[in-house]
Amino acid sequence: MQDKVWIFDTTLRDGEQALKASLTEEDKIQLAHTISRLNVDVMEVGFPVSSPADFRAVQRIANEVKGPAICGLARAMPKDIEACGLALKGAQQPRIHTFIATSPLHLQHKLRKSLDDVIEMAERSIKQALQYTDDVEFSCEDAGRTPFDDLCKVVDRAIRAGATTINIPDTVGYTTPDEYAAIIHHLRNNVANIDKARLSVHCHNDLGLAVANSIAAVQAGARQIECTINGIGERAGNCSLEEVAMIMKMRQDHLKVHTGIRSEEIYRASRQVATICNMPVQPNKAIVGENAFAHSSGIHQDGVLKAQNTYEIMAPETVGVPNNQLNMTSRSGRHVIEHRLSELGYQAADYDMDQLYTSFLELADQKGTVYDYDLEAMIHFNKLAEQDEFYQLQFVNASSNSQSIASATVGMSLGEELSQEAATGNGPVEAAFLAIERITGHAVEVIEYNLEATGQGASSLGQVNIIAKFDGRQYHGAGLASDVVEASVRAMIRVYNLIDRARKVSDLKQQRKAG
Ligand SMILES: CC(=O)SCCNC(=O)CCNC(=O)[C@H](O)C(C)(C)COP(=O)(O)OP(=O)(O)OC[C@H]1O[C@@H](n2cnc3c(N)ncnc32)[C@H](O)[C@@H]1OP(=O)(O)O
Ligand SMILES: CC(C)C(=O)C(=O)O
Ligand SMILES: [Mg+2]
Repeated sequence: MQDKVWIFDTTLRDGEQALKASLTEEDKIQLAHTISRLNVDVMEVGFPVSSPADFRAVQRIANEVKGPAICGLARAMPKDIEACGLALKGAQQPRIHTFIATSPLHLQHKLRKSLDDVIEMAERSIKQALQYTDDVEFSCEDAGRTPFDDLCKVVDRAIRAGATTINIPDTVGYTTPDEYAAIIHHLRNNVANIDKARLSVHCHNDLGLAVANSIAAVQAGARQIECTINGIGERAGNCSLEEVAMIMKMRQDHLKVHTGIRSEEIYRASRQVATICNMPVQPNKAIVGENAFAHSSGIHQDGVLKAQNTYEIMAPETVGVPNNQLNMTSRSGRHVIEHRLSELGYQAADYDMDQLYTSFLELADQKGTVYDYDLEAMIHFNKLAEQDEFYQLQFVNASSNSQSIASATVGMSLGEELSQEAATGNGPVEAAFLAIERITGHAVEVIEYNLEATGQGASSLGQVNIIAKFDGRQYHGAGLASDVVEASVRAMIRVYNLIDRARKVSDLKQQRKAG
């Protein structure tokens, strides 16, 4: 029977310490429900003494969220423990987590206390916490820089005082995996009562080693990992929950441990944390980044099409990502194009691959990603036709100020015909998009809107990139202008022109079928 490693999520406590604006009570409740769906064992949700709002948030989560143990953080101080105990009163399984630093640096400069003073404070706090719950965790802050002998002494006394979990934080992300594993080994071999408590680890990512250190500690016998979704947390962040959970799932053969995490809930949780915390995930982030299951180069795409596990060690659905992505770029090869076209209903006889691939590379070099509608246009117009665009911008006139509703008037030609419409909106861009919608007679769903300044200083141009969805398909439009509303309108008109072209392509397809 393999050992279970407990997952202690601290997104709502250590994770929150990294945010520019603290989470509201409602944000915390929403995230707490999401985190509990991951089936974590413990959820640290705040620091009740720190503010009345955090006290209320911890209290509400303790009352409302069932499943994991609900934990609050407290310094080794009576008022902190009391606030924590009161806030957690409604929890089915309350855990009080109390901590104090043990490294010489923190003792001398921050706490200005001796090791013995700190041990006494820890003992008093653990005993006080036990009046509220029998589940008490104690952390030796900055354990990573604490001498072994001191650490053993503190841990021994904390367990004797009644702590049921002992946490060994690498608070400043200083240790390397072998050093960190050695600390865990040393404690297991030199603290007589160590088996009376669960040994936990809490790693920070200052040198990018939080995940590696946590796994090394598990290999050395630790049985709880403290971590956060997307790895958010103080400074460079904490150990990332999704990474350690998936390492232990995918490499159970090697590590011989398991967790209770429901991995299919990971992606949803990651997206929600990124949105609510306003901390976007980097595209190349393991497990949850936009590119984690995307393949862009021809050799990889060919491999994945032949056998998915050639370049994917786990299926995207395992972590709740709906599907992998095969991006068509100038690094793509013929196999992926053929595959995509067959998904779109084309057979090899419908096109000349050599000719198509030449046009494809030309276009991909120009614009980066080639979309379905580009591929179809290349087939039907042989090469991407620089045909006259049906919709042309004549003018855009927008106004907005802090006191009134934004409005815009847009004038466009539709072939020979001229048309203009006005609309109001939350901002001038939205108003202009609504005016375009009225002119064209159909609405698109904007999935991504990206505005960047191109150039330097005040003479920069605004470049707008839009990804919009119409009739189940995505279209990409780009617009460049000194005025950001005009750049947005140009990008949107490009989208409408691509939709128009896709429609013409579809008519041609129908005619070919009929003929
Ligand atoms: C490694 C970590 O992540 S620890 C958790 C960090 N999280 C936070 O700090 C977020 C919440 N913090 C807060 O809201 C505030 O800092 C509070 C309410 C806790 C304290 O606020 P203040 O009383 O104004 O103190 P301040 O934060 O300026 O200084 C911290 C004090 O706590 C002491 N202290 C620090 N850690 C501990 C501890 N574990 N046990 C006891 N005392 C401690 C410091 O020595 C300092 O004491 P001093 O005033 O005697 O010098
Ligand atoms: C409070 C403790 C566990 C902490 O966050 C740290 O040491 O990093
Ligand atoms: Mg921390």
